[in-house]
Amino acid sequence: MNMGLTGGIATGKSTVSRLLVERGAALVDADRIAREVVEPGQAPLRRIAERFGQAVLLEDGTLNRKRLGEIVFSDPAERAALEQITHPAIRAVMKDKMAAFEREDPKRLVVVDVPLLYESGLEPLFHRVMVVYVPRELQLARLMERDGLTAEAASRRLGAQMDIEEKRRRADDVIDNSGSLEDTIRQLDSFWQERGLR
Ligand SMILES: CC(C)(COP(=O)(O)OP(=O)(O)OC[C@H]1O[C@@H](n2cnc3c(N)ncnc32)[C@H](O)[C@@H]1O)[C@@H](O)C(=O)NCCC(=O)NCCS
Ligand SMILES: Nc1ncnc2c1ncn2[C@@H]1O[C@H](COP(=O)(O)OP(=O)(O)OP(=O)(O)O)[C@@H](O)[C@H]1O
Repeated sequence: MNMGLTGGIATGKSTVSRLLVERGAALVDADRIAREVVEPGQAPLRRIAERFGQAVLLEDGTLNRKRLGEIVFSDPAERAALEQITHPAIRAVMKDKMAAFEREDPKRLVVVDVPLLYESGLEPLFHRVMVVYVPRELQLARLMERDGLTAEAASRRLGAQMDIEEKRRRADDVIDNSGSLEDTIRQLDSFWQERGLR
């Protein structure tokens, strides 16, 4: 069985995916794939430099993520241009990795952490979708704290994504990560048992 894992930025997807892996799940991480497809030598990085200019590269030829983030999170058209370059490559690698895990052990839960699952309409790829939820104010506070962003910059990133309440409504399973880590662990243990996973 596979399961899409999503939520908003900084709601706790990495935290939850780590807990699922500890219980035996296999993990495919779209954020990580997104980094791999823009490594030097990969076609998407070349196309990004052509579209956004050499200023989005660092001296060693790697992507200046901070600079590109400032551009795309303040302008939806620029963001769409970046997604047009990177998303097809991310999706292809993601599907390959999922298929490889499913072939290897069809009974194992394959968790696919995809921040933009709903925004990109990827529900049909998954048997079920789990949303990691925290209320918007807490999401903003954790994002500012973790990434050292101002309230304004953090709000802009939230504004680039579907509202977390809407994601919660669409989910098959919801993990509420607004309490303590122990609280979240309890919810995952129930999920694991109810679904008879091993
Ligand atoms: C713009 C980039 C360079 C900024 O890099 P940075 O290191 O600051 O952020 P990082 O990649 O760790 O992403 C952090 C979070 O931002 C959010 N985010 C990233 N890209 C987007 C996007 N296009 N739209 C909305 N939210 C996004 C996600 O919640 C993600 O988990 C980078 O996010 C990127 O290449 N984005 C395009 C690819 C993509 O869509 N990735 C996310 C889904 S797979
Ligand atoms: N239950 C919790 N209590 C307190 N802090 C938490 C809890 N869960 C996660 N955090 C913190 O909140 C921040 C965001 O969590 P995490 O990095 O797991 O989110 P994410 O959804 O994977 O983020 P991104 O969308 O950027 O990949 C981190 O700094 C993490 O340590």
